[in-house]
Amino acid sequence: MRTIFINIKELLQVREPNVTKVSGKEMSVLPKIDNAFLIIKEDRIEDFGTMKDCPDLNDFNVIDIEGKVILPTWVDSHTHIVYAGNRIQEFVDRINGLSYEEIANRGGGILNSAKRLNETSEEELYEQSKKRLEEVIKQGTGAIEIKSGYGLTVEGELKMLRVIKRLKENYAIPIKATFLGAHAFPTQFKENHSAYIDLIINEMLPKIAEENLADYIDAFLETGYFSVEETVRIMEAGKKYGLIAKIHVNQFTAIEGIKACVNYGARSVDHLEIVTDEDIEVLKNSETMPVALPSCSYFISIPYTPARKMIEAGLPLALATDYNPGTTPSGNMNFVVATACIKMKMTPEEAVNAATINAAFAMDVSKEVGSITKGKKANLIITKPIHSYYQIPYEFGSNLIEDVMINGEFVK
Ligand SMILES: N=CN[C@@H](CCC(=O)O)C(=O)O
Ligand SMILES: [Zn+2]
Repeated sequence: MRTIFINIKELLQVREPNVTKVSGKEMSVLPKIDNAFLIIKEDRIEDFGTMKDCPDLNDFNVIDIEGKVILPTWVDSHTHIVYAGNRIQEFVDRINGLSYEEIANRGGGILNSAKRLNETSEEELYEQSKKRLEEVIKQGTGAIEIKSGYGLTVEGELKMLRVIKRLKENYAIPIKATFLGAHAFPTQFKENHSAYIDLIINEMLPKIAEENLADYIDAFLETGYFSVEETVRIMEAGKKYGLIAKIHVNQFTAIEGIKACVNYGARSVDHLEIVTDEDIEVLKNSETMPVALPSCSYFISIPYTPARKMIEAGLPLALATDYNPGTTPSGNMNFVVATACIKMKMTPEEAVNAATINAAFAMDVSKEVGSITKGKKANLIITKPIHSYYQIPYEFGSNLIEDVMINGEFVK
């Protein structure tokens, strides 16, 4: 039997199927229907409209949600939720004055997580990771990208990607896997970068391709991590296996990395805390989605992505969590949306567009999710009774979600 939601206070992000992203001024428009109905048939959105056009209710399982808002689930296009243990001590070290860079230089940071991961069994890693996935689904995430990058050995990277594969098989939301072998140089390759890149290209990539474990390829393009030239080698190698690039870039420094990513047809460039006018010009003429990660800026006290400047230049922008043990131990997209409004001065319309339709573009799931569109998956957030959706970023510390629906079924 079909389900119909009636008396929906606001039905948000109502789009035609041809809209796959919004840029510049378009981002300030969030199409919505007030006092709406929404029909779900099996796992899909069948129809919607205003209550005055509501069909006869006899044929439906009717859910009256007066006073509540429905929006598409969040799309989190950048996470590292498969990791082992935590980095709580580094959090305290930062409070006591050490910087992210100083901690990394002392063998902490990514290498610390890599050590833990390589000591952890695949089964245990799966158990830890699935808890995080279940938590973020309850917080309204209905599609997610997950990266490797805490293995940094052939076995460690494969272990992470196999865990992501199991998550894909066992959970109903769209999941994309990204191979991030180029996340940091292991200690033994510190003085011999090309040998580690050879390992990635000649050992890791062929095995990953053989088991079909990745959808994308990533690298941490940053001063002290992977140079532009090294990242180009990685992107080129990935391309041979059909892996499109999604690159960590401009987190701490701008070294013309964005230009290289755009030249290689990257699907997205992520972080962008430091952005130059030249970077904006390069992005303007591209199909590469810029992705901001405001929870990371919040947690490690670095600048926020200059969203206003980018949107006013006509660019699109997506938002994601960056959920990881070092810079962002949170996968809460509601907090990301609120922080984008509060700290990056994005309007609620822009922030919701960035966390749904544009985020879906950043991980190639626009056909399935990211808007309320006939034929798309019934992946929905149903709020508690609220004044308007503006309350979501306004009450940034409250949980305003009453229910999450994935493929037409309520998440328990
Ligand atoms: N910046 C690179 N990678 C992760 C953090 C890695 C870590 O510190 O574990 C990020 O996106 O913030
Ligand atoms: Zn990241």
